[in-house]
Amino acid sequence: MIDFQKLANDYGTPLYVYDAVEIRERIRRAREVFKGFNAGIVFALKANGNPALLKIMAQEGVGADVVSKGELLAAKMAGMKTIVWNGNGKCSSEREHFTNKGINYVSIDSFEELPLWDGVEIIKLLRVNPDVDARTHPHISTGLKSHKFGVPIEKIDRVADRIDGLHVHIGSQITEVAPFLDAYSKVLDCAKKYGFKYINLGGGWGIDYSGDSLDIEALKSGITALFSDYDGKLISELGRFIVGPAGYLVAGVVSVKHSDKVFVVTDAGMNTLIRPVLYDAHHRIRVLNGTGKTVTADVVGPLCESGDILARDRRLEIPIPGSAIVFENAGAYGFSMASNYNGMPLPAEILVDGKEVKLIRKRQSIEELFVNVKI
Ligand SMILES: Cc1ncc(COP(=O)(O)O)c(C=O)c1O
Ligand SMILES: N[C@@H](CCCC[NH3+])C(=O)O
Repeated sequence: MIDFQKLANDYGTPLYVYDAVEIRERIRRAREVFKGFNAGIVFALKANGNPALLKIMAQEGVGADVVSKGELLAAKMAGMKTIVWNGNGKCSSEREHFTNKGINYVSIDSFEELPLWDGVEIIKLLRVNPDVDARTHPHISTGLKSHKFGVPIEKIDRVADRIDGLHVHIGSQITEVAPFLDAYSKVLDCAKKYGFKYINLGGGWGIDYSGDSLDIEALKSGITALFSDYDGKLISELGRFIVGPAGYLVAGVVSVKHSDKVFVVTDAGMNTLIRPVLYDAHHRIRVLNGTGKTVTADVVGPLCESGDILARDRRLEIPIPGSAIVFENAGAYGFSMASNYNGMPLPAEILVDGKEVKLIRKRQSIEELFVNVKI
């Protein structure tokens, strides 16, 4: 059991805390899904790019899905071997940088991008859009024709001889198996038709934020049946599934305000965890030190925005100011989407590995907010 209050006392709040044991366990569970296949896992760094966490993954043989030079540097710092370069806006000035760093795969997002890779020694995957509804939040759904990603799967005929394989990613936090299998079967049919030896299945496995989560066993059965006679290589590109439940946000309670509603004000806000305001996301919370009295309250941040709400209308024990509240499932798209809004420094990050506790990112200082400024 992680002693969050002690960590809050020792390192201050807001604080992100990660559990190394849980990360390893989740990698093991992901591998289990592809047992018997020629398959590899790459981690989508957009979910969390702290090199200390990536190092754990590298030690487990996990590669990287990167979309920027920054993510590539983090992956290299961590010793990640297999690298996939993704993105719909790769700049031509970046291409040399990436290829010189020895990346293995590129996911090509458009017919316009394809010729830029002619003659380059790299495994070329074409991202296809299967027009499948992932039935997730519209902001994180990517597999419909109206979305900006990939090329229509039915139109690849004219370029099939210039690529090595296909990439599909229909969205994130998907909790039903059917959309995955629908998309995978379209891609598999296409791969068989043209004899492609590589299929990147993307990520998107949904975790349990508030009751619903992807049935991993059912996904495994579906994949096993679908790909039983495919002899190429499968790549799985997971983010949230690996780090989401392994991370926590620890927020300090600043005050409890009794107004028309009860507001629990914390030192973490939408600058620290933007998911609740951006996607109406639900993160379960734990009050570590309460008064014994239960109320319905909004847990809010300190920013000058009415939308700065981390948890809405929750039944909770009124916390004691100065104690801490823990937000669960904060390991993915938590720190990586944090900002300096309202002049707030980025939080510190801690890694707990059994009995070992390590500071893996110092809290940003207010002076560091201005290092690039000239007046
Ligand atoms: C191309 C691509 N691959 C993989 C991922 C990882 O997704 P997730 O964190 O849902 O597993 C994303 C983000 O949704 C993505 O855009
Ligand atoms: N940022 C989103 C996920 C986006 C995935 C990007 N492809 C979230 O927090 O849920």
